[in-house]
Amino acid sequence: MLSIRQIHFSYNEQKNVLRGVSIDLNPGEVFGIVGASGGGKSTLLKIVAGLLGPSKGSVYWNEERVLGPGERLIPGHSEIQLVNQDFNLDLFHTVRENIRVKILHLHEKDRERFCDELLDLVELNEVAAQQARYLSGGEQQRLSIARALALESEVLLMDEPFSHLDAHLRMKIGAYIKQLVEVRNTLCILVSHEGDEVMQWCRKIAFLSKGKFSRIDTPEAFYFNPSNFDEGAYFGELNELKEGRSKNLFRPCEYKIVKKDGLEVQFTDAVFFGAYWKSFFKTPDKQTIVLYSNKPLKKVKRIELKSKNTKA
Ligand SMILES: Nc1ncnc2c1ncn2[C@@H]1O[C@H](COP(=O)(O)OP(=O)(O)OP(=O)(O)O)[C@@H](O)[C@H]1O
Repeated sequence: MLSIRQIHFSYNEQKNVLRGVSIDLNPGEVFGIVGASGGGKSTLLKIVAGLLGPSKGSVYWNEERVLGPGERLIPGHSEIQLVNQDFNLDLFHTVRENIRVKILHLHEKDRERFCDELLDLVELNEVAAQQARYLSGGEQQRLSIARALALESEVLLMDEPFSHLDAHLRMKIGAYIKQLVEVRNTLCILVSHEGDEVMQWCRKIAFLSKGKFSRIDTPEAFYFNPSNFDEGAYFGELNELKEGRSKNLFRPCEYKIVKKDGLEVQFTDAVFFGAYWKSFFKTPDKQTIVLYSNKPLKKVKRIELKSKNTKA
């Protein structure tokens, strides 16, 4: 179990970045962490990896404390690996050597086989003999993911691991990691700005706000029952309809077209997004709402909201 206990941290005296972050995570899943930019997500992963020492609190992997930079020559825990934007590649070594050096725990024959599997996964076979310094940004990111996977550590911390990758590679590598974590019963923590990416791969997600986890919940609960607009908007488009002193939060799919009663709406525009259309409407008091459908909703005059997510 990964046990993060009451972590406090500040880079300087003006601001406490983390103010008591705690959670226990069991292996066998990909766990997501989301939250506002600058909220401390990367800082927390660096503390879990041992690259930063917390001002208060501790991190344990299977009851063994993770040692920080002031406590150990090579800080961290041998079973915890971090993939972040500092790709940490051996720039003057080839792509294949960069991966192979991380698979020293396997026999020679298995080493080459595993190296080929990872090159296939991140689609770097064609540049395997090239020095890492000549790779593009996206290729370097793929190589850093392959290196982290090569180590076969029990805990994989991934900070925006797919930021430079196209949709096909995000899907392929994400699916590989999810399966790996389940089959090997390891743990992956995924930090991402992309709410849909986190929902896709994680069974549980924590929302980091004001230096603490304000909510730990399932993707479905975050999506359909957000605590507030900011939290909900993180996971996808969200309508906020003000009615008197309360606000109704509903997703663009949470509606029914009706002939009478319901909410009066006036169609203003529609935009094609491939799998669906977005139709824009104004309410009588000039609030804008957006609805998704498989064709433009030009003739719609009234809708009934299916969401009951009203906030005071
Ligand atoms: N080395 C540093 N020295 C001083 N302040 C820092 C340092 N690194 C980060 N910070 C500050 O700490 C806060 C948290 O940064 P962090 O990178 O952990 O946030 P984040 O949630 O990962 O943000 P983002 O989602 O934008 O990547 C920010 O206000 C940032 O400016």
